[in-house]
Amino acid sequence: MTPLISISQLNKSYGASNVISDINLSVHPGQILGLVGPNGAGKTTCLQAMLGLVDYQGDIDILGFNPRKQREKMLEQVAYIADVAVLPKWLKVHQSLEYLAGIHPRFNRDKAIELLAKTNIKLESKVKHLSKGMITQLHLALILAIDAKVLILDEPTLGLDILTRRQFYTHLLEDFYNDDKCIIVTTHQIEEIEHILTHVAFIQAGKLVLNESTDKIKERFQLVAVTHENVAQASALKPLFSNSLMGINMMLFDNQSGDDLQPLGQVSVPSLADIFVGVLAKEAI
Ligand SMILES: Nc1ncnc2c1ncn2[C@@H]1O[C@H](COP(=O)(O)OP(=O)(O)OP(=O)(O)O)[C@@H](O)[C@H]1O
Repeated sequence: MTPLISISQLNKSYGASNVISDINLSVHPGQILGLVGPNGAGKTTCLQAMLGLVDYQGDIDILGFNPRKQREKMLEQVAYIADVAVLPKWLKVHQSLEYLAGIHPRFNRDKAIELLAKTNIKLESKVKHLSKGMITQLHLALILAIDAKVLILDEPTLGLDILTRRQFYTHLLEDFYNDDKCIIVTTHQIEEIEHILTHVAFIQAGKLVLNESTDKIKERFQLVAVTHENVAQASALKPLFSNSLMGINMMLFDNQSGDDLQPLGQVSVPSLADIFVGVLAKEAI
């Protein structure tokens, strides 16, 4: 299957500092990829390079387009939500729909109205009278109403309350996603999106330190509540991290056989947040 996004040997520096180093990444139709990393890891820079907003070294191919050289054509099929929503304050909501309908060939005005009907936003309201969260919701409705093959979301739910954040991801699956499309999403609230991700890429200091399907990740990593008498034996198996809480030692293992782990304590599937902490701690050594 041809990937929708293909990135090879991506490098980006600002002055003397290299903020992206040798990133290789492919995203296929049907994939929802979470790009996860600590502050300053290079997530936004990576997305900006993919959108042709900054120059870079290496190759990026999105739907057969070069983001720097064919940006306009590419953006007909790529929708993007930046972490800062910028809509003019004087604009009325219905005017924003008309504006987008005028400039974007794949914008579906009826779909945007349908999405807005699920919020408290009135078509007659001015942007300056909407709350911060409502502005973000409006922005999301506009973007989700674009029939794009590739959707790039940079911290899309920043500033939204927990209910609205959950609604957003539900709408994303119900109203946007299908097997022909792909989504890349960055967020710090990994626990809120892990159930929708098909793939995860961890980025640290500009490098990809893990790039796997969520199915593989669940096979690969195991969390063990190690009983007191087995701590020394478990530590010898070199866990990615070990955390002692109320007398229970939680240890995270990568690629360790179940036969070795079962006798040490109760084995469970770790959350992506646990794996993130473990992988980053290992890389930092
Ligand atoms: N225009 C710029 N000029 C110089 N350095 C920059 C510029 N933009 C980003 N950087 C640097 O590049 C690095 C990566 O920044 P980036 O915004 O991509 O990180 P991020 O992973 O998105 O972080 P966060 O989660 O905090 O949003 C940081 O060290 C940042 O200071």
